[in-house]
Amino acid sequence: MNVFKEFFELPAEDKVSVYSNNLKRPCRLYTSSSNYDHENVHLWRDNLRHPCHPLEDCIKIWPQKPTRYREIVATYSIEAKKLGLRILELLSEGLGLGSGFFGDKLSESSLLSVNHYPPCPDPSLTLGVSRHCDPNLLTILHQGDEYGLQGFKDGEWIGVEPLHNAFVVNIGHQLQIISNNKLKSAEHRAVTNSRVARTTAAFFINPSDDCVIEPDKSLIDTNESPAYRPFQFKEFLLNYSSLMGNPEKCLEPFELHA
Ligand SMILES: O=C(O)CCC(=O)C(=O)O
Ligand SMILES: [Fe+2]
Repeated sequence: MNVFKEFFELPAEDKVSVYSNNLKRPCRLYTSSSNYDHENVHLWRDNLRHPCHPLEDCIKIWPQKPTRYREIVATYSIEAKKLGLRILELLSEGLGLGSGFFGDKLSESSLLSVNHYPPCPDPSLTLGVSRHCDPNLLTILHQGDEYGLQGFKDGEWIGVEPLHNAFVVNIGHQLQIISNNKLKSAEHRAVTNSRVARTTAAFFINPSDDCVIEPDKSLIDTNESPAYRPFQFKEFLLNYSSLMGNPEKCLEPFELHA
């Protein structure tokens, strides 16, 4: 995590080359959300994000400072991907799907999203990240040593205790869809605090843009019908960003009602 903290501590002139509000720039640093003009609550955070696959191509667009950034983050992204694939393999075994089910296109792409929440003078007026479920297949989140992540359960926001060197694993919307709602993606958000800066790193395992997502036939019980229509992952992402991840609405266009 240190290299991420070091990145955000760099003077502005060292970060300006990656700063951009252009959503099409694959590697970018920005403040608040991608939707600053339309968001209801401005977010108290900076976010650095970039793709990690294929590594040889992506690494060339990653930040060049701190000087160790590329080397450390390359190793981190390889290990996070390995861990994610191992968890997906166990989930596929648990669901009764064949070995390698989540390999290839379903988990081809990956994105690293690093959040930096500076101390906030009045945390009651803002959020770190608004309520959402992750749009991807699986997230490997390192939340550092500070509280801030909350999950929504039984009508309440519950703090997720930061455990030193532990990851939080989030089921994304795509895993919920493929499993025909057998696995549920967890709604979460991040709050800020007035004491210390908090830096977190979310490694998103994503399907490739053109990958077709649909409930797997073997997971639709005989008394059930598919809960979602087939779609390409890029269609989901477009809709997700236009709805700013609203967890009530972002599945709607893909739902089938029996
Ligand atoms: O910073 C956190 O604890 C959560 C971040 C998050 O949910 C995300 O980046 O999707
Ligand atoms: Fe998230």
